[in-house]
Amino acid sequence: MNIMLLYGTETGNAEMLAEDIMSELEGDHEVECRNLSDFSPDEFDAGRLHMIICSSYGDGELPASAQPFAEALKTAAPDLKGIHFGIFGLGDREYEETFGFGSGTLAELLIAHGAVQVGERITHDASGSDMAEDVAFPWASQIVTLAEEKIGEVA
Ligand SMILES: Cc1cc2nc3c(=O)[nH]c(=O)nc-3n(C[C@H](O)[C@H](O)[C@H](O)COP(=O)(O)O)c2cc1C
Repeated sequence: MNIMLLYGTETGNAEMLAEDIMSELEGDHEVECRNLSDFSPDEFDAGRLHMIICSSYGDGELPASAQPFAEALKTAAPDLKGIHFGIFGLGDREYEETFGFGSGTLAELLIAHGAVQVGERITHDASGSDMAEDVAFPWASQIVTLAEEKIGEVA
């Protein structure tokens, strides 16, 4: 499968996790990893699975590197029909009112523009006992399996 792995980060955790996921997947798949700050909405590709890792910051806001992308989506309002994405959040339940809001906001925005979410959005809790990769690797593997059925292209 051809995978575009995108991350939105404030302090680098989502970037590190995205790189770990890329190492895990690239033996079997073609994977490109990019910061959302370097990705434009017109680069979405219907033949690819877009796998997004995004933290929450401030008061449940998008992290800094995802903000220009979100603004570009709102401004350009592209039609994302036929685009598939899976999304994984990084968060902390200490922020109980806004746990995982960053990835939730991004998912809603993509769906509002016509994109299809593959699988469930899971948010890792930094205050919990699990390591992020122990939650993210099984999630990534499940998303790829689901996407292979939906996109119907195993590269
Ligand atoms: C100042 C600050 C605000 C945060 N706000 C939230 C929040 O509102 N909701 C949440 O789930 N996590 C929140 N977090 C937790 C981060 O999402 C978590 O630490 C994540 O691993 C950061 O990833 P990043 O380095 O990729 O940005 C916050 C962390 C900090 C330091």
